[in-house]
Amino acid sequence: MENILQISHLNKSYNGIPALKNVNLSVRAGEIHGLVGANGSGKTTLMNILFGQPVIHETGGYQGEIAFAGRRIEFKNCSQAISCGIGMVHQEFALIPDLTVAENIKLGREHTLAFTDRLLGRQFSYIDNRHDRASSLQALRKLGIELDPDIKIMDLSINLKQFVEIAREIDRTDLRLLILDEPTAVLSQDNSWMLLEILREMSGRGIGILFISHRLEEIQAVCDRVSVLRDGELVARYEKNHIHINQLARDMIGHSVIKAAAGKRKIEARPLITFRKFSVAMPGEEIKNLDLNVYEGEIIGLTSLPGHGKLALGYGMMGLYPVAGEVWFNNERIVRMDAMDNIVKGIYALPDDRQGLGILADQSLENNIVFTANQAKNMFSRSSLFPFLSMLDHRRTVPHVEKMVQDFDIKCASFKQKVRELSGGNQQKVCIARALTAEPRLLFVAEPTRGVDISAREKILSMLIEINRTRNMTIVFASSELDELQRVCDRIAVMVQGKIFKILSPDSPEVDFALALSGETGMDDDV
Ligand SMILES: Nc1ncnc2c1ncn2[C@@H]1O[C@H](COP(=O)(O)OP(=O)(O)OP(=O)(O)O)[C@@H](O)[C@H]1O
Repeated sequence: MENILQISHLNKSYNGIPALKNVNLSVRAGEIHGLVGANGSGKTTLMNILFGQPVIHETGGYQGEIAFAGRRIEFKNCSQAISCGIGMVHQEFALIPDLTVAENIKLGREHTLAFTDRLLGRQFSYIDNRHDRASSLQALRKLGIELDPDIKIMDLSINLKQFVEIAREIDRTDLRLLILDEPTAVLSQDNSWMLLEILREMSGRGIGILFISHRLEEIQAVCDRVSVLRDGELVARYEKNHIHINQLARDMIGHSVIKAAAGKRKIEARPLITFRKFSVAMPGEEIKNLDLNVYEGEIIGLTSLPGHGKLALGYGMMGLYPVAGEVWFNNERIVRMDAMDNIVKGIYALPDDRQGLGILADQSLENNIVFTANQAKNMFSRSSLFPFLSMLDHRRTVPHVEKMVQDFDIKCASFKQKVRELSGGNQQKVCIARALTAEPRLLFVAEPTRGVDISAREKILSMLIEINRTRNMTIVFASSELDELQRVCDRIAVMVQGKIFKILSPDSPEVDFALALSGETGMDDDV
């Protein structure tokens, strides 16, 4: 097979700090080439260079040579890459919030009416909305998704946005190279496998695919070759039959990973928070009349198929969508849902959309970690006669931030570095560090390991278990990763159509979870 992409001696630095060091990599036409590496190892930087993302030139460009279909290229913007037949599914979505699903999928490739084409010319012609809606629906259905093409992107949950981003690329007919930066991080297992099937089918048509994922089992299942990046250097490459997950993990991290697991225990049924007929009007992820008791000191898992409500509980507690019904916390009714009021009460909700809601992108790492704890509880301020003049006490923030950076292995140039400049996985870790810093009594956390590497994933899970055990922090852990919930939780609530369908013990057989997720009653007894 000929090489569609050839990268030679690629180097890239940000403010003098190397992110890619002498990288040589090729992708053949019709090949699925995996790219793996720990958080901050340079994967997104490489993709951004290939796709002509402006951030690369804004930060001083790169050195080295890239050839695409035999021609040397140096894209200054994404349109140049697109017009050559390169597509990209971004880790941080590149969708226009104000436009609809169909408008985003067809953007720049709208079908126009033949009649007005002839009359006005293609440039001024009318868009054939019926055609565009139908072909958008078709692309989404390939992914197993039924979604109203007229919904605006801003009203979609993060996993539905991911579907739209992928559908936009698979709808293209001129693709020669498709780059996917962690496309499955927000998808359910079923949807991920569906996507992998589509990638196989696309590669069968001669399209080269460069596929980044932290889910090594996907890499093993679908890739013809895989390259491993470590600290910006390509340290290993394997052919299909020689791809082994443990070896990849060792190449990425430099050591083996120990899986986190909490021991089984009996939790007293003393409710800390009670939901009665609780509803959250979050589009695409609605909760309807949910009844649930969360017991003091437990870790309770929430899982569901996409769109069945597991993510909405945290958003509801932040007051981000209209809620109805009753919530009782510590025997007191919460009358008004407000994120800051709740944090002061001891309830912290960490949503899955951390890009949109979790980080203060232009603030330093230090400010991000201590901000909420300080706002709500004044935990890091210097004492002052005039509270409005009080400033951060760096003698207290620095050791705390140091510990968090160490505990979560956050890769950063300094504590003053803007969070925007951290890699996606490291931004995730900052959000979790911020939540833990506020020392809530009750933590709602959604998809905490999304986008983090295998080593960080285990660190985050261990950290949740540790704070639960040592500080008696009650945790509501919403996730699509059943394996993680089973290792960490005391009980796992399965939601179907916005309600609790069944509460299972973590060691219930897989089949009971599968049945419950699809709304079928199995033989297993509830917890
Ligand atoms: N705009 C930027 N300014 C400064 N440094 C940056 C910028 N973008 C990335 N970096 C740094 O470059 C390094 C590589 O980051 P990159 O996002 O490419 O990693 P990654 O392998 O994609 O990580 P992840 O798996 O977490 O997404 C990191 O140390 C990151 O902090």
